[in-house]
Amino acid sequence: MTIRGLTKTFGAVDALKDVSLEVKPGEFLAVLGPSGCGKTTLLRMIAGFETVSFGEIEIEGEVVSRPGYEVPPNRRRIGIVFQNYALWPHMSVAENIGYSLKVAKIAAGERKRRIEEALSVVSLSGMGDRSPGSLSGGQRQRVALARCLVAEPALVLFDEPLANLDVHLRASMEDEFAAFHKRTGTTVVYITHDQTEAMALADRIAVMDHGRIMQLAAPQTIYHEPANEMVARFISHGMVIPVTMRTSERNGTCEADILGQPITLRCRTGEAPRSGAVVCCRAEDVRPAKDNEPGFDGTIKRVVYQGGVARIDFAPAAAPDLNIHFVQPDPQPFAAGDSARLCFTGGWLIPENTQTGHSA
Ligand SMILES: Nc1ncnc2c1ncn2[C@@H]1O[C@H](COP(=O)(O)OP(=O)(O)OP(=O)(O)O)[C@@H](O)[C@H]1O
Repeated sequence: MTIRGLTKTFGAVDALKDVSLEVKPGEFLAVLGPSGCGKTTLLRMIAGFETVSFGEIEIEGEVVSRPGYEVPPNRRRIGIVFQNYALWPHMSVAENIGYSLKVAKIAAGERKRRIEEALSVVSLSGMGDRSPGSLSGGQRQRVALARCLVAEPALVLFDEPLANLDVHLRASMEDEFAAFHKRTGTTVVYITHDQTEAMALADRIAVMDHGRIMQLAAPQTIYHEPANEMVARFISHGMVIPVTMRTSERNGTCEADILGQPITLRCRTGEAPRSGAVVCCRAEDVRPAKDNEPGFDGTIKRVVYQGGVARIDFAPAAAPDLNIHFVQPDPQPFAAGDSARLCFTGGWLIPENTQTGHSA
């Protein structure tokens, strides 16, 4: 699927602004972003429930949406898996799965064959005669996947399918979805506001904010090399800290000062000293400084025990408004109010003025 320059305007609101992306055949793409960023609008436009204001959507080489031209949803070869699976309780599992084929007037023999095949793909062979009510939550989700697969979609859209599930069922369904994707090789666009889900499942993640794609890259790249401050902060509560750059980039790193501490930072090719530079540091880039090691002083603000480790919030003396956080394994040496000396061990220099950061 290819999306080019997609914009959606509702009155004065631009729900989507100039969104372009390509999903490769068989790829699992997660679209991740905070509430109101435009995820649902994007999904509804791909599915054909919403007209486009500008731009176009192409599925398997065919333009399905452009201003003034919309292929109807039922002719887009798209399967959608919602949060609420909405299986029909009065129909058997097989009837639920085969419903769309019946509507499409596919002959009974062919229908049966495709239902069997779909049941087998989701590991429910032999359960076609059961009623949905007799299945576990996980099995019902698999029926919903089979129902979507049986129509042989070019693309499956997942719309926050795990929202509101408890943490254990969520983890097991993540495994189900990963296995489903591996077995079928289906192209997937998975909408979520949950970054752990996106990280666990996706080949690539599109991070959205205010209707735009902020970064489209592999989960590791999104985490280690955020394209801008929004992605840095949104993913795993990255710390964004001002730095003074001392050297230009060489072999992917540059020298800088952070809170008075000299440090080697990872950075993009061609970076040169500039004013207003900021770095993204992760909790694992911070630790207590050893004696005589360069670092910075400050005060422990909070110790939140998490079982085996604690998350520690720290205010540097030189910049008390900056919240530095790190993780300390047991036994806990710190309590709120203690003075401490910390150091950074690394970080990623956030590229200058990058609105978006597309990479393969
Ligand atoms: N039918 C509509 N009419 C007017 N504004 C809309 C309409 N649909 C969406 N919007 C606006 O477009 C923006 C994007 O909404 P959208 O529902 O796509 O966000 P989202 O990322 O899916 O949010 P959430 O995670 O909360 O569902 C929001 O500002 C929303 O208020």
